[in-house]
Amino acid sequence: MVSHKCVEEFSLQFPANARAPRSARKKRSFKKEEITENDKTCAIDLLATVAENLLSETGSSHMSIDKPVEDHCLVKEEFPVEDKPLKPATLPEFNPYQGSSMSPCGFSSVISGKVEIEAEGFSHSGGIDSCQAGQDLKPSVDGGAVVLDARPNGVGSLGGSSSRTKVPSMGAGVSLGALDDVHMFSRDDDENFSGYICPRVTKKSPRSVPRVGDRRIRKILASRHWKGGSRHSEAKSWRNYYLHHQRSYPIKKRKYFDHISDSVSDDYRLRSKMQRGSRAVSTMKGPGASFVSSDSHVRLRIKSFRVPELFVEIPETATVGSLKRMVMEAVSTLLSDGHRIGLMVQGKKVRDDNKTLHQTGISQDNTHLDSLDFSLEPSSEAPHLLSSNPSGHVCEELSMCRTSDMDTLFKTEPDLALFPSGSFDKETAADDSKALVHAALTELSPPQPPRHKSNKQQQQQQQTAQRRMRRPFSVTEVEALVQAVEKLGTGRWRDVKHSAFEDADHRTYVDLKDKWKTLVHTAKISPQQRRGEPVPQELLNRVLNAHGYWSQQHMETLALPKPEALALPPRSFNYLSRSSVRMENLTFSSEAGAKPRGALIVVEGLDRSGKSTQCAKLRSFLESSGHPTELWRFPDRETSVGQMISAYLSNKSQLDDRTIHLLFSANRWEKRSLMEEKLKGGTTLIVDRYSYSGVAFSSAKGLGIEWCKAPEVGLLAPDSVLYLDISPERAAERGGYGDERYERVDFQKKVSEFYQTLRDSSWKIIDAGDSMEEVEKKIQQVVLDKVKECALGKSLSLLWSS
Ligand SMILES: Nc1ncnc2c1ncn2[C@@H]1O[C@H](COP(=O)(O)OP(=O)(O)O)[C@@H](O)[C@H]1O
Ligand SMILES: Cc1cn([C@H]2C[C@H](O)[C@@H](COP(=O)(O)OP(=O)(O)O)O2)c(=O)[nH]c1=O
Repeated sequence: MVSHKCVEEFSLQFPANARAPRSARKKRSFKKEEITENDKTCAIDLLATVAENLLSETGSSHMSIDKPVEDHCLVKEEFPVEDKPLKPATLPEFNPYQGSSMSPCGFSSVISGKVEIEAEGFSHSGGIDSCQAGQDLKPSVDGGAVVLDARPNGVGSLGGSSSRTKVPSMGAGVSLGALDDVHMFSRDDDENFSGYICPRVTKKSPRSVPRVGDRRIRKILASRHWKGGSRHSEAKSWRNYYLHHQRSYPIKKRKYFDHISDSVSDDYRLRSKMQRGSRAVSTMKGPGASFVSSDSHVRLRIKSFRVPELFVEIPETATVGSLKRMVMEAVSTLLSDGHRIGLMVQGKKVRDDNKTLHQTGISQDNTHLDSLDFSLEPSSEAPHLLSSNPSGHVCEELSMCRTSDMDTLFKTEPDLALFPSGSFDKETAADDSKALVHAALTELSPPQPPRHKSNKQQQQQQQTAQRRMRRPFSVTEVEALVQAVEKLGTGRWRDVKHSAFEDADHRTYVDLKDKWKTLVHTAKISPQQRRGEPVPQELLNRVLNAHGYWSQQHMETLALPKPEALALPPRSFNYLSRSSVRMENLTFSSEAGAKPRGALIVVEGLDRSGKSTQCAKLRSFLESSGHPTELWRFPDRETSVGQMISAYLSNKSQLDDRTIHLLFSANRWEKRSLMEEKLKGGTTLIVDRYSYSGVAFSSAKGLGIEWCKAPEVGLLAPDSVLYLDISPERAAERGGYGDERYERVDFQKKVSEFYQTLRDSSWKIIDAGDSMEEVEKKIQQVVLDKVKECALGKSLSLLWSS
């Protein structure tokens, strides 16, 4: 192994043009894939050995090499020395940030104090001294080791891992002029370059990109480095510096020399000053330019930056080109608004900028440096807002969204209503390093030249961002919105705004329109699918009603052909873009053009209240109006279960109260799937008695109401319950009373009480004491509205499911 002693003293000068041709370097047989840890170590040894060779050949009196001979042999066997001159490489012309507000200088040039940072990937000049450092490096070296990694594009393509530089003697001092063969080690790390360059760097040389995974090597080097630095002269320090970086990071030497060449002369002249016990690393202009410390070095390699997440929404009909432009616009806007750097160590955000790296856990002893993360964060507290529609054609807007996925740069969500909506606030946004993008477009303008936003524009944009910052609608606001829409309809959003949200400056009429659309969607999906602030089901029902009603009105306004007397949409008419049948745990959806579903109408009441009479009349009415309708009744006495029930009711058999209750329930369950099928097929079902009878009658016998309801849970919930309200006494006056088991006034009274308990908003109470015609008329109106609503997409839900 090469010890630090072998490279203790060294001083050198390089000519500006001493470069190996890239082609020559690439011909080296030593490939990156073949590099193992041992190889890397060998490479270090190699460099040291080469340096030793050089020094030996020059006979420099400054050298005092303690390198054992055996290392020479090893190096020479594996990497035979060639004698090929190094030439400056040419810079590729590609600059991904040309024309944008982003600096072409990458973070690869960041060096702060003694912390050397190499970065690849996302780069931006805003607030980053590093770029400046990379471009304006001043070797204000107080102590010795200087590391600079300005990254010229293409430098990463160092196919050869070993190259040899012929360095002529230039100037006074200990010259490398006689050191003919500088055997340089470099590692091909092309995949780690992403083109963030400082264009002013025009000279190329082999370089290697240190990996965090190379810490072991670096530590060895660092420790040797410091040891050497503490004992030797200025000349020694430079020799140390040179070999240190030649061994592991030849590009750093080259960059540094490049700079000197530009700023001083064609000579690569290094000057350093030795400080006992410490070395300075300075690559930055400004206050920190001459940072001197005796701390350990930490070398961090920033492979990429994470940028805040952006959301964009774009119509399916937009072109891919439009999408790309929109994304470009989003990125440019975000970056041009300024941002800062966020740091995460092992997944934990480091907020305190005053902590030392060591306190933060960033030290050369830390074996978890791989878990460092740098991110770009919005510099302002307010979340970023972007309108990606330069044409101003705003047809639809989105609410701002956030996600918890840090790794995704752009993400699309097909359904805005499914976004979490309730938990967002500015602080959270900043903390999570998210950018909030309010994308508003359905039409995209054609490609436009890059726009440089003025301060005023940016200010306006930020104001808009603040205005658009998501503020979830409260239940009160939703109620006000529903009420206004019920009254004014779904086409008069300015009126809705003025009537119900006059004082709410942050709610534009477009916001109201969007919220309404979200509410309609939410009302149609199952509760499990709903996200964000919960909206009471009652309000959602009203949303659906109003939506159905105003949709129908709108259709009539358009003078569309009315299918039948009831003006229901014809089967072939794609008015319904999507009708869904909502179940408790699943949503059945039928696409445009599917049959409108039928309504489930239940008629309840005491015995002899007139249910059978009215059900028959209603069926005739609906059928004569063009609605497929069937009349069902429970108990269905035709099934085997129904026959057992019938026998029980007519006192021909005796059954336990719970048993007969469950038989009634089973009688309904055996018809459930057929019921669903009929409804989905568009048939309206009028059902004479249903689960409410089952619970009311069994409860009247003394069974617990919840126990009685339990077996009914999961049956289809009626769209409407018509309760024919009559007193038991009056019902008893009607003919035929007294033939069956429950036809007793006292018992019917109890049943009546439990019916009261079961009532909910879906019930319509009809005075059954009125004449048959009056009752019939009232029922018709209620049922008509309900049948329309179901035809327009009202969801089908489950009974007694929360
Ligand atoms: N509104 C009404 N006014 C007077 N009699 C009625 C009325 N509705 C029904 N009836 C009569 O009451 C009796 C019971 O009616 P029905 O429809 O069989 O009741 P249910 O099915 O509720 O037991 C029938 O003789 C019917 O003609
Ligand atoms: C549907 C159902 C009805 N019943 C009772 C109510 C009735 O008294 C009886 C059968 O009702 P039904 O044949 O409809 O009689 P009516 O026409 O007089 O209303 O069964 C239950 O006890 N549980 C049930 O689940």
